[in-house]
Amino acid sequence: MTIRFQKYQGAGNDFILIDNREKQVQLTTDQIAHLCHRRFGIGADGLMLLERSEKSDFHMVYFNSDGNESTMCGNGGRCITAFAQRLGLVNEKVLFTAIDGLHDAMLIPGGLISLHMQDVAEVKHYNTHSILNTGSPHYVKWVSNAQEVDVFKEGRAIRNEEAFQPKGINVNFTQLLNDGLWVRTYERGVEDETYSCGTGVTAAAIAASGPATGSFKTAIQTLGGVLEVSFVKDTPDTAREIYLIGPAVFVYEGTVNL
Ligand SMILES: N[C@@H](CCC[C@H](N)C(=O)O)C(=O)O
Repeated sequence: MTIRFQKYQGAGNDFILIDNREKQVQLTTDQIAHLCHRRFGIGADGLMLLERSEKSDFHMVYFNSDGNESTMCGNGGRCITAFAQRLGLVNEKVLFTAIDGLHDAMLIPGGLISLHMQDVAEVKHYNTHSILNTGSPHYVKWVSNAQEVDVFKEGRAIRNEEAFQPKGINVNFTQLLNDGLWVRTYERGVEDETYSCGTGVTAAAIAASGPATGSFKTAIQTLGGVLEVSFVKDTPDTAREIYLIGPAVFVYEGTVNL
């Protein structure tokens, strides 16, 4: 089977994109893991299928690089928006469905894409960390120097803690800066540090606002570049009007044989 794909990256979080509107591509877990493998395949943190939707412009199906379908991917949501625009399916304003519901996205000046995320219903705060779901589950661990953390070792240990099984959790090592945050993420399903995680930086920004209410806009430094998250809090532990803003860059296109 020959598959046409395009490769995108959003702040260094990279994805294989496949147009599956005709439902001609049916991939097994092993095949997806193979395509995402950085030595034997194309190489990516995840793979997305763009499928038809009755309610919106398209439906996003997201798989982690281990080949398993997973929950929402924020950087992926921006990249599939750019993919749909490049395919000529949509203009600047886009409406799509994903596993967590409806999302609208927009191309904004400077070539960035703004993605509307689902509301956050609850933030749990602990002494050393916070836990919340921004479409995917996130553990936000407060650190004094993000650049010194052994993200693979410490992230993997938290991700595998008994309390988070069987689904696991993504772990964001978050340093408060004077003008924003530094975040490094260990992603479940990739089972490694990625260059950035959209739902992860969203979780970090909301958790970092603490008990304050009001409107917030946070710049987040990651290994793959800068992302911005804006949101509104009516109560200390909920958030709405959440937007993830950042790049979604076409890398190359090609075909691969399976
Ligand atoms: N990189 C993504 C998150 C992808 C999903 C995550 N690995 C999970 O399984 O929860 C993002 O940008 O949000």
